[in-house]
Amino acid sequence: MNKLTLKDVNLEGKKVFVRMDFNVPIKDGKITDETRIKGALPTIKYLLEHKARIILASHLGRPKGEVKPELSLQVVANRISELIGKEVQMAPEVVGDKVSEMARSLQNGEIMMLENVRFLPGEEKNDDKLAKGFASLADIFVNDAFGTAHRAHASTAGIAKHIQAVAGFLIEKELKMLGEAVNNPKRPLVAIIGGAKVSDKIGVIENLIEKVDTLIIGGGMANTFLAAKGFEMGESLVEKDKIELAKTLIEQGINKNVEIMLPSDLLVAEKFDNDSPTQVVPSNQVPKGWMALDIGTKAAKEFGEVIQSAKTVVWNGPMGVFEMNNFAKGTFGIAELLAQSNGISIVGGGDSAAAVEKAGLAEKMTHISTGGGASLEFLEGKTLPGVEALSDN
Ligand SMILES: Nc1ncnc2c1ncn2[C@@H]1O[C@H](COP(=O)(O)OP(=O)(O)O)[C@@H](O)[C@H]1O
Ligand SMILES: O=C(OP(=O)(O)O)[C@H](O)COP(=O)(O)O
Repeated sequence: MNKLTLKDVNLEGKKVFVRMDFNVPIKDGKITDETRIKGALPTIKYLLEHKARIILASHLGRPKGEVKPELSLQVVANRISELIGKEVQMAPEVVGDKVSEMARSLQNGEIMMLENVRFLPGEEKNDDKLAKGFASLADIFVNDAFGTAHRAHASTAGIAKHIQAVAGFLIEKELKMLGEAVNNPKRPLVAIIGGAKVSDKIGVIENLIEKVDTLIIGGGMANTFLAAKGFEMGESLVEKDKIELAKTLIEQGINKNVEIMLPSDLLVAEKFDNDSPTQVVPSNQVPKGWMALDIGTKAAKEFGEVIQSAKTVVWNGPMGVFEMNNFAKGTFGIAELLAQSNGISIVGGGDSAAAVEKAGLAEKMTHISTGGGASLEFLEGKTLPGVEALSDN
């Protein structure tokens, strides 16, 4: 990485503003997925060991510039406190006299947490006054919020204009794992792209076609590609206005000698319902009025053979409506294959990461990204503003 990291700066006695992505799911006051918190711990522990004075900052949800008590970071501060065995002092607000005083009073190895930075409208507007306010609290800025690195906000990008800005260990790891997988991969490199819509992933497909040996397309978006081949897709989710684009992408694959694999059979249902009657049919024989909600058994086997012979697999997006048990087989099957494989397995954030967690296979993957939108933008080949803003090495 061509950016400075934590290891390049002297931290002892320094006040360090650390932007994390603590945007975690919370139900009935309890954090239901701690992946992002666990991902932030190496940086926090390193800062503690090096006697820094730590100011943690994050957003939670989308309060749209207003104070929403249910989106307070207090619950996250409590959990971090438990995990590191040390008090995390909760600030009463994002910036202001009280917060400045708390920051000034921090001793070496002490930690405080600002309130949800999105309680202020200036955060998402990347307001320079707010960015300066954040910078005035500290000597050094550490960005470790990979999940928010695709946002140019006051606490992710703006602040970096005013104080020395370095990457934390999570951002460093994410960029290394995702970057090597697509730019310097052990081949064959296979990308599996699924999820609901082609329109969300056009950029990813266009970028990955340049890099992969095989591109597997499954999930709802495969329907549009199958429609582009002239198949009748019944009531399946098809983006009619993207059929021409799907044709072009298939052409691009042929021209670049990249194999684009589509499901040869599908699990179809009469209704969008877990208890609906189902059947497995060849992809060109979806019955009138039925809808494809998962890949079929033959497709799973064909995809599996390619995955097993790959040295690197990058996966983004489920193969079916995995939230319903009866349409989750294709997605969990991919997770199982990746868990068994000796190759490198990189899972983009979002639903594929959730599926791997649900299957209890997270430990078996080489890397699961903590960013959904951020990993997608990275896979599209875009520059992430939260990384771009950091000091060059
Ligand atoms: N065949 C399908 N028909 C309708 N929806 C589907 C189908 N396959 C997958 N999906 C849905 O796609 C959604 C995930 O899509 P997306 O947000 O693009 O993925 P990700 O979050 O991994 O990027 C899931 O909610 C899933 O139910
Ligand atoms: O959870 C996040 O995005 P993700 O669901 O795409 O991984 C990040 O915290 C960014 O949040 P945002 O999409 O409200 O800017």
